[in-house]
Amino acid sequence: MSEPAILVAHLHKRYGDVVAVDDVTLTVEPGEVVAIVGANGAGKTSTVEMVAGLRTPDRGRVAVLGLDPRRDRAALRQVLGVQLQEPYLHHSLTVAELVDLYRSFYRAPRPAAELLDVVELGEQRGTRFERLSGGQQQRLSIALALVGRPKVVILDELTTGLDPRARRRVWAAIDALREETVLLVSHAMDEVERLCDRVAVLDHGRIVALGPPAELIAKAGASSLEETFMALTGTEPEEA
Ligand SMILES: Nc1ncnc2c1ncn2[C@@H]1O[C@H](COP(=O)(O)OP(=O)(O)OP(=O)(O)O)[C@@H](O)[C@H]1O
Repeated sequence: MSEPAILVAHLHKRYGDVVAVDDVTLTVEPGEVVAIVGANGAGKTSTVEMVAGLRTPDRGRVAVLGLDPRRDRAALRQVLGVQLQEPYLHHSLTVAELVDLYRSFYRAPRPAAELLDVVELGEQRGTRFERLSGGQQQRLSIALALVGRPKVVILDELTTGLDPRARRRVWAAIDALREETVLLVSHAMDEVERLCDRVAVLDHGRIVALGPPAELIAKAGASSLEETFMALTGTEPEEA
């Protein structure tokens, strides 16, 4: 067996009295697309941010391509792409400036034109980030995650807030990632069924189901992933 691309073992995180991540164990194999789903506050963002080295676990182990996200930060940056949320980005820079800035972080970045093509933002090259629509900002953050030709990509809230056409464009961009390993957070069960090889359902910080969408649906005796999600967590995905 080859080493998993992402290894998460017995991960724990608490904030004061709140246990956000409670003994989460998950591996993602090279080339796999895996989703983490769960209601609000289930611990999804905490989990992926620990994988990305943006938060420190209380206990447990994380390895990305054999690297420790905190100890091997510089090496990890060359192989990991993270879709950062909007507050992290410089609002007064244009699309082209942001892409160039991110390209400067990598030894062999993707060409700017190719990146903007993937997310269909070529026409917005000269637009400041703060002037982009929510969907355009989201697509730019996905493009920025792909700048360094990462082997592993982490995408949080993949298409939240996007209109149906923009969602399909983002899906096509993810489909185009053939070799990359992808760990994504999503609230949209149709998206998860469409894009992901496996899905982990988090509930109150614990994984309550893990497997291919079709398998989880069959096991729950449900007719869709949405129904499966409701049966497992007692909440609607829309509340998530
Ligand atoms: N920095 C923090 N300080 C205190 N509590 C936090 C912090 N970050 C997250 N939490 C709490 O930890 C729990 C898990 O939060 P997390 O953001 O990981 O969940 P999530 O599943 O991503 O939720 P959402 O769907 O709302 O984004 C929640 O109860 C949240 O309020």
